[in-house]
Amino acid sequence: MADVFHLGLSKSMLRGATLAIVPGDPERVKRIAALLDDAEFLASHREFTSYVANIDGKPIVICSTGIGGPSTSIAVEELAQLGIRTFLRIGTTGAIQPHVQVGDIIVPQASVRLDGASLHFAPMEYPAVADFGCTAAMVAACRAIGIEPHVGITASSDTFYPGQERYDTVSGRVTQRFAGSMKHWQELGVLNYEMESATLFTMCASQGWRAACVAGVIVNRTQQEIPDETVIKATEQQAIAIVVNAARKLLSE
Ligand SMILES: O=P(O)(O)O[C@H]1O[C@H](CO)[C@@H](O)[C@H]1O
Ligand SMILES: O=c1cc[nH]c(=O)[nH]1
Repeated sequence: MADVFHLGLSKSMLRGATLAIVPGDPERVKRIAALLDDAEFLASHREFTSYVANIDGKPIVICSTGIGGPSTSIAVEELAQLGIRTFLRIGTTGAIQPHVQVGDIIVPQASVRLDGASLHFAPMEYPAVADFGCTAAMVAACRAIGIEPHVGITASSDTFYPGQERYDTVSGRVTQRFAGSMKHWQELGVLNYEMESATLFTMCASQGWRAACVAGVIVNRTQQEIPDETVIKATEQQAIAIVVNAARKLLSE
């Protein structure tokens, strides 16, 4: 029987793991597990697909979060109930600065809290900040394969459309709060949009858990709206290699 409500997992299934890689997309879980040793499929419920595996003989869990803060908060909370204390997100993202290229890698230090779920963990004054050591491991993992990541601030939104200032195609409108918001974030030096890091960083920082994120740029909003499928796959694969190497480094400490 499972020990937690949604993930279909029990503590005995996790080989004593304390570190998890948490992609958004369930399909990505298998691709990450394929790079690890002794990978074993555990469960698939709703948006939550999980594997357990080893890196250099140390156990690691891979579990998808689905899209957005609410489902991310469930995955992270239930993984924490099972003993996980370090969470490494690997995702895709849309850049908003002209100098960030499609195919580039972003490692956020902190996130603008355009979500709602993070408010269920800490008030708005509290920063959605990544763990320094895990973020340094992500940056080192990038440099180890010759990639210089963009390290900075991400805007993390509950919605893909209005929250990232995509205008409704029927009405042509976006609510007042978000009209002109992309330009404002650009002026404030924000690098990109994604949808989970604000919740992940806030809930982990406020509960003494560690979290970091790596994101592959699949679109640049100053140039195009629809990503190329082959670019998505190649960029994801690079970000997967980085998160696996960051996990390896953290597990060896
Ligand atoms: O590729 P993933 O991890 O899902 O991340 C990004 O892609 C989804 C939107 O298309 C959101 O989850 C966003 O954060
Ligand atoms: O533009 C984008 C691309 C990926 N993910 C997002 O959340 N936004």
